[in-house]
Amino acid sequence: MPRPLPEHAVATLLKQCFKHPSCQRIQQRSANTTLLSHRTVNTFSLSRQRRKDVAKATSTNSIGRTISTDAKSEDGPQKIAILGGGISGIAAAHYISRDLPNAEVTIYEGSDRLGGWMKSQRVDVGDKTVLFEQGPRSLRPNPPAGLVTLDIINNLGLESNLLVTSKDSVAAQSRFVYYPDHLVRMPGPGQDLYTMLWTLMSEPIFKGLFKSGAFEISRPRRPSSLQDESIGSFLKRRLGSSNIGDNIVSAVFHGIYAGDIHRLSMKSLMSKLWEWEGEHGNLSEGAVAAMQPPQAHKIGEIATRHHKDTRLRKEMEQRLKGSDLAERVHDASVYTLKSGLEGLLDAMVTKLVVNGKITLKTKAPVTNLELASLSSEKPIRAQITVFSNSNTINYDHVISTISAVQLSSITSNKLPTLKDIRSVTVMVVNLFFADQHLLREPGFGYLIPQSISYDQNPECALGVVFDTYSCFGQDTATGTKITVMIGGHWWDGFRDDEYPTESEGENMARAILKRHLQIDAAPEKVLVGLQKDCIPQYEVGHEARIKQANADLLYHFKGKVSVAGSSYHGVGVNDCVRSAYEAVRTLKEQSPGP
Ligand SMILES: C=Cc1c2[nH]c(c1C)Cc1[nH]c(c(CCC(=O)O)c1C)Cc1[nH]c(c(C)c1CCC(=O)O)Cc1[nH]c(c(C)c1C=C)C2
Repeated sequence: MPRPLPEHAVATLLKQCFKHPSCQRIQQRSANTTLLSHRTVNTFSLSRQRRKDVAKATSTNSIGRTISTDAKSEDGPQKIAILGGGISGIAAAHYISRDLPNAEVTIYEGSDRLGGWMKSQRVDVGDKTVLFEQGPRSLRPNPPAGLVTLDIINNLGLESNLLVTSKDSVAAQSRFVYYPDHLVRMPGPGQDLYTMLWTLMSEPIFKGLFKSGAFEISRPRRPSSLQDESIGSFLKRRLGSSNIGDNIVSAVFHGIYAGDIHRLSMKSLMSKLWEWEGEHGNLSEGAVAAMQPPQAHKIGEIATRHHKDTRLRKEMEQRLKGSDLAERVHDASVYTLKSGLEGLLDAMVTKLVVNGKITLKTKAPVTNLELASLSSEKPIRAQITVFSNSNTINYDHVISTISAVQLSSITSNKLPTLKDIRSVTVMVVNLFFADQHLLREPGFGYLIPQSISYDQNPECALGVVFDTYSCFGQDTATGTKITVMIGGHWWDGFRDDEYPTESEGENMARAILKRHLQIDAAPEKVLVGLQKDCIPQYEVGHEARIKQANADLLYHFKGKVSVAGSSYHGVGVNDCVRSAYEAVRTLKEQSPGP
């Protein structure tokens, strides 16, 4: 076996963090019925108000008398309830309408709007407009999960609405981390070797990198009793110092989870590196082995995961055959839609409504979920009773896309491990400035690591996105568009009255831009939103919690409740869509044929 270069482990780690963020996604997927999924159809875009109107018009009365509906009769249509009207719930409905066309679907959404965390808002700037994203803002086309979203886009005919940011773009090639008091461009594609080496040797952020890498191979393997640990602890143990974790890796995890690497799970979020150590004793040899052809001896969960990814990829490649989409996003680093990511959801809802196969209930939080009692007359089929707004209705199957904590709270302590999958809150501040030349260094934006000193970041900012460079084509106004993200794990334990108000949020964002980027101009437009509990945290022990919850779901709900969404196997939009697709696929496989 070729001997790995001493710094190989660290280089691989950095590559994983910066070049392949998808590797940080949870890939562990257990094989039973509690996993979700879905997909489907067609075009146009509904405005937020229009979507509310459509939802209202097609809702059944969600307040009022108690209805007790019979379970699916032996020959009747399958009745399915979806809890949650965000991307996962709507994607699940989309796939059901395509793959289980005879099913009757009801979506229960607790708030007065569909869309969940997807919030794209167009604002006027004089007689022009800019688009602000308050939630997820772009998608990666990476297989396998990225292909599921592309499949939906293909089915909806949205291809002409795509805006692609290529891998050669300045946004894809220039990513910065703020440390200790200035922007540092991360080494990567588009830079010459000399510049890269100079950055690595001269910037304090990389202090200890070579030494850590050199000795990684000789550090002891973790004890076999260690089932999981935090990312921070793993990196310190393997690299002999917390510098790389606190200065670089924590910044990357701010950009995805807005979370604390000293609480997030290594096993769940950097599963490859966790497995490398488990199998080879160190990361250096693990990285070399990973370059060899796949090992046939892989067993258990790793093999299952690999099999699931391969199956999904094949299915999606088959579906996308003949479409130009794959070609279109071939060189994409990320992509979005002209109308913002919420446009994807609008198009799915429109299609579902036009097809008339769905009942949408907004302002209809589900307050209880239980296995229906089997009457002696109809003892055959297990059903689930859904309680919402004083109604109780029985369904043949329920797909829950609400958060794990919410699901736990409506199931009478039957799924106790789910209540520990807490989420963090992020304040998103979108700013638009008339001056086009405010940003001195073009690029994606910058992330702020956990190690940054308080005097450089008293506002608890996590990162700043240079929207002007990261996405072209959504605005008609010209100027500079920037988004500042604040809070996340720094606000753990805050009560509702402790979060900043909108005007405080604006002032905090402007203070950050002034201190870090010397931008003192007054913005033309500002949009501030507090995204309460928006990103679930996969903390140490996450995988064990999910396993237990799967077992509890099977035991208490007899396989009639599946779950999808960001609480379980990945917080990204692609992960949510994948989870919806897989939930529906499982349901279809269990359903009697036509
Ligand atoms: C509300 C803020 C959010 C933060 N993270 C997410 C949201 C919705 C979720 C998220 N962000 C990213 C991923 C990875 C997706 C993937 O590509 O696989 C997820 C699940 C990456 C990301 N983070 C930011 C951007 C613009 C992107 C995507 C584009 C890219 O990687 O090029 C910016 C950003 N998001 C958050 C912060 C604090 C932040 C700071 C710059 C929190």
